[in-house]
Amino acid sequence: MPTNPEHPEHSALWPAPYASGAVDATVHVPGSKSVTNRALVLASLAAEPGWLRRPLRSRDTVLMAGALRAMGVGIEETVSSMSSASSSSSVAGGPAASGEAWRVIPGRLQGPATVDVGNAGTVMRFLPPVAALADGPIRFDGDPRSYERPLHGVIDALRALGARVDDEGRGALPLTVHGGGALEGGPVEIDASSSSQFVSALLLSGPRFNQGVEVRHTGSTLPSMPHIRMTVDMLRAAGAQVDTPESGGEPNVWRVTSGALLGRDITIEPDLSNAQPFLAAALVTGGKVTVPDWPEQTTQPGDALREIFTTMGGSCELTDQGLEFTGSGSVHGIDVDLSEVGELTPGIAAVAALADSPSTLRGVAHLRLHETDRLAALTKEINELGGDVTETADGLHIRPRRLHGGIFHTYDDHRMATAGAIIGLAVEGVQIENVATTAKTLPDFPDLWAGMLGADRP
Ligand SMILES: O=C(O)C1=C[C@@H](OP(=O)(O)O)[C@@H](O)[C@H](O)C1
Ligand SMILES: C=C(OP(=O)(O)O)C(=O)O
Repeated sequence: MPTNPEHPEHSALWPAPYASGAVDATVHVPGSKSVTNRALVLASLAAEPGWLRRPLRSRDTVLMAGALRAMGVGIEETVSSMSSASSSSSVAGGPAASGEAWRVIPGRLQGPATVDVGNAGTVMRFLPPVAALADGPIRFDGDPRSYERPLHGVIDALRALGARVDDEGRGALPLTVHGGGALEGGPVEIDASSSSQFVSALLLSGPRFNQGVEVRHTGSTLPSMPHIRMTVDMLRAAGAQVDTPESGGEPNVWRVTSGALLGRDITIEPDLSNAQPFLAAALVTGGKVTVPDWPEQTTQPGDALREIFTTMGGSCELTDQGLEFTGSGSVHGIDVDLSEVGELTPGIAAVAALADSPSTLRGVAHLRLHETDRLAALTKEINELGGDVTETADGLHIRPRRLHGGIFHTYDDHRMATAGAIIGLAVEGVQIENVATTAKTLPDFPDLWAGMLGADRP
């Protein structure tokens, strides 16, 4: 069963807005967590200063920035005002945040320092290799759930590459990396079947290892391939030489050559996985939602929503205004392998619970080790509202049934909260426990949701 800390601040209930009609809105979705946190790491390891424009500011990215600052990196915040867009339908968010930027000034990495990883997979996996390059001890700690999330791939690999890691035999957090100011690097084998972030973590710091790094994945499955492609693309854009299976290399082997990284001026794409609840709103209410700045080319897994939500009954078009997603009034079930796009599972499960036919979601056993056990949490919470969901070895069977109101628990999982909000659009009386947990990647969620529904219109 997922853990559910009973802190008082977690007990607040948020009445999920019920949509009495079709939504019609433009939603400005804040920047991508995955791109922002990679960009912060790469900029911190670069040989010269760089800029991140429109970075996501959320718990996960603020923790990442704080950790890098603690290790000696300069990260300055700048905000400049920009004009606001308008539209006859609801406009949620607005581009005011687009004037925000972080200037990153790389410095000598050094300890002693303490890093709070919260429950951010990107922080707990991407930073131990950075710490191995620092001079002095870097202590890593985080939320109770962070102790349960897999980290062995990073710990074992760092040791094999020459780092000293003291985890008191846990193979998990909390731990201390005793940085020696440099790391030898070279070839290493890991089993990344529990998280693609093991591979990304080693590749991101690889250019700064004396011999670079060659990562060989030995497990039978590897989730979230688009996130590994995102790592490779961003490394290459920063001037690194990366050989991959897709560029003619061996299967399951990635090689990063040692070398200096460029300081870049990068504009962060909107978080397409966080666009999911808004697109889902168009789908389940038979309405229309436009997400501006949807990239034409991207490695973000959320781009797969165009196809997945079209199969489930909507249609979409990429225009000059952004991605225009339109619901048809019908929602269909889907049989889909989500191993590449696992973080989309909670939102797809929520839509599937409202569909006119059953769904099978496959390839996502590793979600049991995400923010919470997402397969158990989705099953329990949808069933408590009258649903009929069963767990399989690697996913969920969802047979839609008429749902009723009730409390939807979130287990400190941002995507559980947004999944509950999707259901609440179509089912009266759903109350989300601890909607504030969306701050992990989307602190503005309740306001954006209200804005989408026109609640902020006079
Ligand atoms: O590298 C990244 O930015 C991510 C990789 C994926 O992790 P897993 O491979 O552990 O699922 C994804 O689920 C997570 O939300 C973000
Ligand atoms: C799995 C997720 O996050 P993390 O980066 O903490 O792994 C997620 O955002 O769905």
